[in-house]
Amino acid sequence: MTGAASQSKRPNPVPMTILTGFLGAGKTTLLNRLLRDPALAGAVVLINEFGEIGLDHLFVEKIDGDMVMLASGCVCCTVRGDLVDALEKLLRDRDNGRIRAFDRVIIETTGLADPAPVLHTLMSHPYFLMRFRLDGVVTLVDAVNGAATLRAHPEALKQAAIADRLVLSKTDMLDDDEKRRAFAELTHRLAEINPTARVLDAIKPIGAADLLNAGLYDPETGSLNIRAWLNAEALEREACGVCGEVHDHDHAHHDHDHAHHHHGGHDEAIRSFCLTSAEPLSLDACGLFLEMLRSAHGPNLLRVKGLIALSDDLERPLVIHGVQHVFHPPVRLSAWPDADRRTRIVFIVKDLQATFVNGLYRAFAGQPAVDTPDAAALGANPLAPRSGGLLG
Ligand SMILES: Nc1nc2c(ncn2[C@@H]2O[C@H](COP(=O)(O)OP(=O)(O)OP(=O)(O)O)[C@@H](O)[C@H]2O)c(=O)[nH]1
Repeated sequence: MTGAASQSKRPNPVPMTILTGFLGAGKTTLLNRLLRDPALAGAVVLINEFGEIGLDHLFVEKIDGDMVMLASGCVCCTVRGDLVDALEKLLRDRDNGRIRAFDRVIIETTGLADPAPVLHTLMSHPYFLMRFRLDGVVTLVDAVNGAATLRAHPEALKQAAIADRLVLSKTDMLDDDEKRRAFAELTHRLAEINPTARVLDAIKPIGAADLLNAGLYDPETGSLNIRAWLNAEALEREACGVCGEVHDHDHAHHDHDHAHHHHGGHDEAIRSFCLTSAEPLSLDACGLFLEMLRSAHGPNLLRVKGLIALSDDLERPLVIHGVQHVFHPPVRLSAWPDADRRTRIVFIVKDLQATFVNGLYRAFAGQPAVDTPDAAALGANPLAPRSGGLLG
């Protein structure tokens, strides 16, 4: 068979949703609700334990020890050990006809897990990149305990920071002033950490359609849904005119030393901002910019999503998507998604200043700010990463 013929037989990448949230946040409760939704009849759900999710009333058929078919048609599968092994087995079973073709995968992570390694697996595994496409991250947050959990547990902060959808559970339990205060603190904090995520209330009717298709690809139109995916507008509305950093209204009076002191003893280090620039980058400069960010500040880049204008062909921007040091292979678009031709990159970061990232971009765009190195100086640094990295 020729390469082209074998390529044409390759199934379309299957969308994949990550369902995360801290211990007891309500992941299983939400999943149990979703599994009845006919929109998920063709889905496979990867969970930790069958017992946890109380499948008895939905169960119809055991496929093998780790896999059951539910009344809705959805397949439920427990992950023992390694996620990579479980996904490889899933693809083998599908390709060999042991299970029917599925049109979506949902992975429920354990409550204590940092979800970033799951995303890394999907973004960097060469075979999974062909067979799956990351649709989105849905994070459950407990309305009553969420504020305290975010304060005490860095994993919970990360789960909220990388979400495309934030689902607030237990909003029916806000029955006294103390709980309502905690909830107000939580919603304020979530808006600081991740203003681009869509926030939903779990006690309202939530269906698969509200949570799925949060990614780049729009299955309705078959096109890339960049604006909704990026949701840069949520940040641009709030961006500070002086430093480009995002502040909520309480902090509009900040000084410009970028020491943003929040009240209430929060972990202030997580913040989000949108880098916006009318200046394109050359391919080399773009490779260096991303590689420098990734290699020097990878652990601090909780999530980076963006569209970069490239000077070699101004009509064809580059889509980037990274979680910490791992970036999905960048995708060159055939055209801009709208009339806005500016580079727009949404950053959710820990301990990293917007001024630093903006300055780095300006240096590579040939517009170094006063007292900052230009691209030649940055590139001449023998410790700097070589160009080409992320862009091959
Ligand atoms: N009142 C109320 N209770 C809820 C809601 N969502 C979940 N719960 C309850 O909270 C508890 C924990 O919910 P789970 O769905 O098991 O949470 P989980 O995130 O899967 O928990 P782990 O698997 O332990 O991490 C259960 O007793 C649920 O019934 C909600 O919206 N309102």
